[in-house]
Amino acid sequence: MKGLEFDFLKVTVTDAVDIILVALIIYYIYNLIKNTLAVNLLLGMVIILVIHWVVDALKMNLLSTIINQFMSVGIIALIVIFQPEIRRFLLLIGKNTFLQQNKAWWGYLFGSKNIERDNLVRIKPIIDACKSMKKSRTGALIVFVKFYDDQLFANSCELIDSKISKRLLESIFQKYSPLHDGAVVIAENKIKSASCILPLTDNDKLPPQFGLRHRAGIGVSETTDAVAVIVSEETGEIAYAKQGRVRMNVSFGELEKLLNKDF
Ligand SMILES: Nc1ncnc2c1ncn2[C@@H]1O[C@H](COP(=O)(O)OP(=O)(O)OP(=O)(O)O)[C@@H](O)[C@H]1O
Repeated sequence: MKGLEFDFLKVTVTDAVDIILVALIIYYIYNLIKNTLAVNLLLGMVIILVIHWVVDALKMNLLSTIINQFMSVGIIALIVIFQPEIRRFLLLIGKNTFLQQNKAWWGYLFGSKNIERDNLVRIKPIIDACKSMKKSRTGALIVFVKFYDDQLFANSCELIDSKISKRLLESIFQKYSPLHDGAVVIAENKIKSASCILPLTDNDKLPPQFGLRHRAGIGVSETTDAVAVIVSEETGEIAYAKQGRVRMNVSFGELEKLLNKDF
């Protein structure tokens, strides 16, 4: 095929299509892993790759050999490290034989309008439930994950798979509800499960008033890409955990912004 021809470079139409496809793949991968721990891992890999090129160009043989050895097992390491993302990606493809079945695809393909509208619909009932639980001093732990991993939550959770609703959240966390102990997991626009037992953080620098609910919220955000909203039964204060760090006394305005960004 004919294309552009410069003195030093010849770009065919196939090359242009090739570049556009690669750009699209990079964009979708970025969308899939943004706001997850995988971004940091990917950055680490890119840095090693750049160092490898520099070391090679400078002919630093010893360092180059070491990095080469490291990179020869790189593909296996990549599969191991990104196993959850690869799994989710394949699950996502498998679940959506027809594109219409999952509107998230349209969001990925045609921008964020649908996503923004969905965000309003799903965030408002959560904020309203938190307001009411803060008022009534009802303890709550709500975990948000991008993709629901059956394996991770299989052991302890009670499957719910329901539309997100304020009254449902309030009922779950109400003191006498059989499901009030543990966390609610929200994913893919639904309340997926309740009464989930999460991994506890062993961070010893947390404020002394943080008990098991807070530790579970922080714990799950350390080991997965989940974020957690914690309503304290004692004080009614709202805390927000992400990547192992916790923000205390979060206002409802802040909460809305944080959830809009992360969820
Ligand atoms: N591993 C866990 N995973 C999920 N939830 C848990 C876990 N362990 C405890 N919880 C929840 O935390 C509740 C106990 O909270 P605890 O009083 O220790 O928390 P806290 O962080 O001090 O918060 P609060 O301010 O609400 O008292 C339990 O009733 C249970 O619902």
